[in-house]
Amino acid sequence: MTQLPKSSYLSLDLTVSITYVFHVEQRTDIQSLLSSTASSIGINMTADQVSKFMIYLKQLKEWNKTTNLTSIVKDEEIVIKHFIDSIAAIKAECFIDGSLIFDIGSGAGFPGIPIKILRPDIRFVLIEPSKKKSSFLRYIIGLLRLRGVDVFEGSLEQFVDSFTNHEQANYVIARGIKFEFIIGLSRTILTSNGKILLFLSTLVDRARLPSNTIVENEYSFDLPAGYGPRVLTSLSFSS
Ligand SMILES: C[S@@+](CC[C@H](N)C(=O)[O-])C[C@H]1O[C@@H](n2cnc3c(N)ncnc32)[C@H](O)[C@@H]1O
Repeated sequence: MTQLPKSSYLSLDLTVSITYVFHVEQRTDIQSLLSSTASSIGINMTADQVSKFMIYLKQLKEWNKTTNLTSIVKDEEIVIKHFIDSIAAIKAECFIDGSLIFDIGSGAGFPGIPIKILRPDIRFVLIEPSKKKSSFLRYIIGLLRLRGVDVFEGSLEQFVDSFTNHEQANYVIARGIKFEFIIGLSRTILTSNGKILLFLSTLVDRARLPSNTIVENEYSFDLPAGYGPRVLTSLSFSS
């Protein structure tokens, strides 16, 4: 075997060290963006939770190369627009321990999976008609070892039609889907005091709400780094 001169060993060592340091610093940057932004809205994450979010981010980007899961692909945007936006629900709503939540049109798992990472006691059904997105949801649930999360591969209409004998939910949550559609179909799948939590960018137009709905709470905040205003609106039914 050809012996490298001593100076080459040194430069190889340096290259390896620089690559290693760069890699570690990159990971640390995005991890600290997540944990510091979460703590700025009053949510403190454990190291295990941060590491689950990092696995989720990596898989989201990996699957997105071949499957159209999300148009948001940059690390910072995934952290702020998907993760932080989703977990803000924990500040907006005091979810009852052991609640059952239906996440309608969950897509790549938002907001259901980030909430589940922080609140393992909450049970979820993620409702998603796209076969590819549902496959991703099942994969990531398995990889993160999340217990008590089911995927319903179908539309909300199909879920409502097949609802007999299913436990009613304490909450229906939805982001990125027309709220009139969600409200119209949610009554029968919610408990009598169940709530709908909507992720909106403006205050809800009350004129567009059915007369049997009550606005329980509106939690307004600005996503960090200029990513825009959010209003988490919870509704209940009066009858
Ligand atoms: C704009 S995406 C939002 C995805 C995710 N909630 C988010 O915030 O990133 C809307 C999602 O709703 C799903 N969807 C469309 N029609 C639906 C229906 N009738 N019932 C349930 N989900 C539906 C789509 O497949 C898509 O994944």
